[in-house]
Amino acid sequence: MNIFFIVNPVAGKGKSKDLIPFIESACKENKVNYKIEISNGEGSVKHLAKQAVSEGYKKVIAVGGDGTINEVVNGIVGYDAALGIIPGGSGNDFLRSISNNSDPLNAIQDVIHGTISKIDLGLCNNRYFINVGSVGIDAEVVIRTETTKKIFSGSLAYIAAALYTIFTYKGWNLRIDIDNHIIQGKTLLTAVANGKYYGGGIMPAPKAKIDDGYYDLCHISHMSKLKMFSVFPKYIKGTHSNIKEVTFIKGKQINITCDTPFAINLDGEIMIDTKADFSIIHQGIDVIFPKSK
Ligand SMILES: Nc1ncnc2c1ncn2[C@@H]1O[C@H](COP(=O)(O)OP(=O)(O)OP(=O)(O)O)[C@@H](O)[C@H]1O
Repeated sequence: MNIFFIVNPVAGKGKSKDLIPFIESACKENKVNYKIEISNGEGSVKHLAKQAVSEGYKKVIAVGGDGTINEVVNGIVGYDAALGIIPGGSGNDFLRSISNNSDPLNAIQDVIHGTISKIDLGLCNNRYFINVGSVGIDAEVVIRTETTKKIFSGSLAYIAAALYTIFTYKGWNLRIDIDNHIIQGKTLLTAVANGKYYGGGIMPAPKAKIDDGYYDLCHISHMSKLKMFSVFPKYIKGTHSNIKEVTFIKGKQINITCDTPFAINLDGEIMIDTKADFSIIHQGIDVIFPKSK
């Protein structure tokens, strides 16, 4: 099998690049035909993924974090190619939904020897995503994380960004239509989850499954800043279900609107719009799982 690796040199503050010699030696040992390309800016990963499928590669590997994965997904969707993941990012959250092992050296073996299964694919407006979409305070945290990731690594970058955003967050008046069930009002956040984890291990929707054909939506209505501080640790651990402002609901078609443009987070990438129209494509993408799955 031919494998195309796309390395994001800025993911995880540069740690993806260090994996290249290990990828090369594993491919040589296993007699795999491979190509390694390094992305050179935003959008470059998607471009390289399109190049991979047009050259006939059936496995396209994101060597980076969730932003790198998102671009690979948007490059290979609709083609007969499977997504593989070698974690080299800061959070590497999507990988947590498909593997118990976050060691990149194990992941190299997994993308060579693993098994391919279909999982659900998210679509919001005109962008595909694979893990979690969200609006509200956490989309603003993602924007802030761009700065904190330069100072802290891993979960610390997200926690620092979250604490800062809690102090400054004003709330958005949203109308959320989940398969014709309407939620309306001032919103702290709404997470639309395919995968279970985001933001460096946070569990917005602990029951989310990547292959059940549904999104798990977690909506939290606005609350006092004091209460936000008490809810935040529960939200991280996924133990927020009995808080009165929290609603969980499963859905396939979710339309979120607001009078003013708001930030939409898709796998850690931000878009700004006055609407977020989510639909789910059941078994929409092939993913390489560790062989033990
Ligand atoms: N050469 C490059 N220079 C600058 N940005 C790049 C380059 N190649 C890719 N990118 C962008 O880097 C961004 C961050 O990548 P990614 O999310 O994979 O890393 P991370 O933020 O460290 O990890 P995580 O999302 O798991 O926390 C993506 O938005 C991608 O478009």
